[in-house]
Amino acid sequence: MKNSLTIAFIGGGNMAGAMLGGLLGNLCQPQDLLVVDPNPATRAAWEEKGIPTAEQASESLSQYKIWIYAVKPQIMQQAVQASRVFLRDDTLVISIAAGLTTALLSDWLNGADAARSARLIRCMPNTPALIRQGVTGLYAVPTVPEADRELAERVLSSVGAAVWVGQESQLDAVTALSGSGPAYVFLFIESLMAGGIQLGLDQDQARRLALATLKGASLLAADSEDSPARLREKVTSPGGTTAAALARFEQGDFTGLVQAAMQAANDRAAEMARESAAGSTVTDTGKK
Ligand SMILES: NC(=O)C1=CN([C@@H]2O[C@H](COP(=O)(O)OP(=O)(O)OC[C@H]3O[C@@H](n4cnc5c(N)ncnc54)[C@H](OP(=O)(O)O)[C@@H]3O)[C@@H](O)[C@H]2O)C=CC1
Ligand SMILES: O=C(O)[C@@H]1CCC=N1
Repeated sequence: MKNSLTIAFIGGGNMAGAMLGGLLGNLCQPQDLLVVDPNPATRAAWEEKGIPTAEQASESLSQYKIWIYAVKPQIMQQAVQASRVFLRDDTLVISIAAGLTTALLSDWLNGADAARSARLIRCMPNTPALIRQGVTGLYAVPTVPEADRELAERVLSSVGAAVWVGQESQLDAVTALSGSGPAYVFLFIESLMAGGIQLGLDQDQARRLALATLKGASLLAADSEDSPARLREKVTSPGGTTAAALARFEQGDFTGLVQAAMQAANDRAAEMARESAAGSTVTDTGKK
């Protein structure tokens, strides 16, 4: 085992890329990291940053204290079963997959060695991790030692905020809020820009105004002692322009629409877990 904090990513796509971007030069140096990914273009991108890569799981994985599984949920069983033979007793395993439960992941990790209990933490990060402005929800199975919980929190805190949840099912809510949330915000930015252009602004003006508004309002809401509702009221002059716009939002049940969208994300996470459980086969290859 190497001495410094070492992390292997199994799956080096979008989310791993965002996390690696935030970790590099911060908590880790390139040589502390490993990316296992069958995609040659993905590996080439990480190699350009000086990060060692591998096409598939191999003995070298056992040198890394933390493994972060960052593959699509549909690929997870295959990725876990191809790598678990290299798992050490003190390896901290983190899954960032939406929906997949620790019960399912433990089954795949342990194979026939059912009595074994991996140090397993599930977390739900988001892509602003790339600029260290992410937020991650974390859940640890009860057997994970305190030192490993602290380690996971240190890693995820290095790319943004970290919020623990006490019940695993709450991770689906985290997914629906902050995991998928950046996409909702980007959609809102796109919508503001389209609205501004329709009203006569050019693309650049609309973009700058939309981004500065989102940033300024978010920072104000985070800094202020006023609630978001009170801050909204302070913008809304009676009989003014904001009141006219908000009435139109209300007519379209904006709040209800957001809640329904989040419910759909939450339900899809649970559904992905059911789909994976239905296709699950536990075939043992043992452990080293
Ligand atoms: N994107 C996001 O905002 C967030 C994603 N997540 C979770 O992160 C996980 C990854 O998502 P995302 O990064 O978007 O997905 P990507 O498809 O961008 O990345 C997954 C990577 O894994 C590679 N891969 C495929 N099979 C294997 C294998 N057997 N072993 C190792 N790597 C493999 C893929 O290669 P190839 O391209 O060739 O298939 C791809 O490069 C998902 O489980 C998702 O739920 C969590 C929070 C936020
Ligand atoms: O869309 C997805 O399934 C993943 C999980 C959260 C963000 N992206």
